[in-house]
Amino acid sequence: MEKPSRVVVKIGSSSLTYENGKLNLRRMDRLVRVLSDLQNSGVQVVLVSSGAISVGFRKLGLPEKPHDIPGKQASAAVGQCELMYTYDKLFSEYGHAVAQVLLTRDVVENAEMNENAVNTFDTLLGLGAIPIVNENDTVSIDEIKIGDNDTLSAMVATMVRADLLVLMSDIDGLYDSDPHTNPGARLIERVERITDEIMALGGGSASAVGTGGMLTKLTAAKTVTAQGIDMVIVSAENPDILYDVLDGKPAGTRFAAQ
Ligand SMILES: Nc1ncnc2c1ncn2[C@@H]1O[C@H](COP(=O)(O)OP(=O)(O)O)[C@@H](O)[C@H]1O
Ligand SMILES: N[C@@H](CCC(=O)OP(=O)(O)O)C(=O)O
Repeated sequence: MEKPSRVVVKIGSSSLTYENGKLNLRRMDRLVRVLSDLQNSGVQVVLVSSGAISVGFRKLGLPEKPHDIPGKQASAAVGQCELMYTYDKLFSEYGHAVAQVLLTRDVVENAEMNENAVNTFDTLLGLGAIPIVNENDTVSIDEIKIGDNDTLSAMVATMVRADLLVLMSDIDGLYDSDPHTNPGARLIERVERITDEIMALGGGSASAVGTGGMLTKLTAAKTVTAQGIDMVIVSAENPDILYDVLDGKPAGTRFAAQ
């Protein structure tokens, strides 16, 4: 297997923050160090980062993640600042420039906006910057809402013509049933084709801060593998696992490009 040269890495809210919504700085620092190192080795990296709502509701002093859309949007607007501030600080320590890219569904659906976004990504990557992507939650109402960052990362991987999409989660891959409800569940290491049986394994999220659960990850896998892009789900617990993923070594669940 050839080493991927352009990679999209997505990290979920539950992996970036503690249950109380505050940032897991040790995790973030390790992730940033590995991504910086991969970039140094010549791999172009795009990071799709969730966490804005979780960080924001906490900072606003709300007791829990809001359930209403305006509450989520306000939390995201506050949290996105802290997220980017922290990423900028950490990536700067390793000598890398980061760029904030906020997208909505209509960007992919509108040819002109899509081309503008693709050109921006290509230019940033060509200049050695690391684009950090999230949904533009302030303007994301139902019709233009992507809703979860698994779907957003599949969109981004397609836009930047990535070789590989890596979803880093609170779970180390796809199991034959949800391990949080079935302790006997077994890890599936490789999926050659995303059949209806595979799709049926996708349950919801068990965490207080995650959205989408496994189903949105499987839908993302369906989208990108159809575009010839491999996808891997791994645990975010130890970001060093990204080295194995890029070397094509067994790690988490790999969905083979079609
Ligand atoms: N078949 C399955 N295999 C693994 N995890 C599953 C499965 N079905 C449902 N899940 C749930 O999906 C969760 C991961 O999704 P989510 O909480 O949205 O994480 P993230 O914030 O990383 O996107 C797991 O923790 C697990 O509870
Ligand atoms: N735009 C939202 C993304 C929410 C989301 O998809 O979260 P997750 O399921 O943890 O990847 C945020 O930053 O909070």
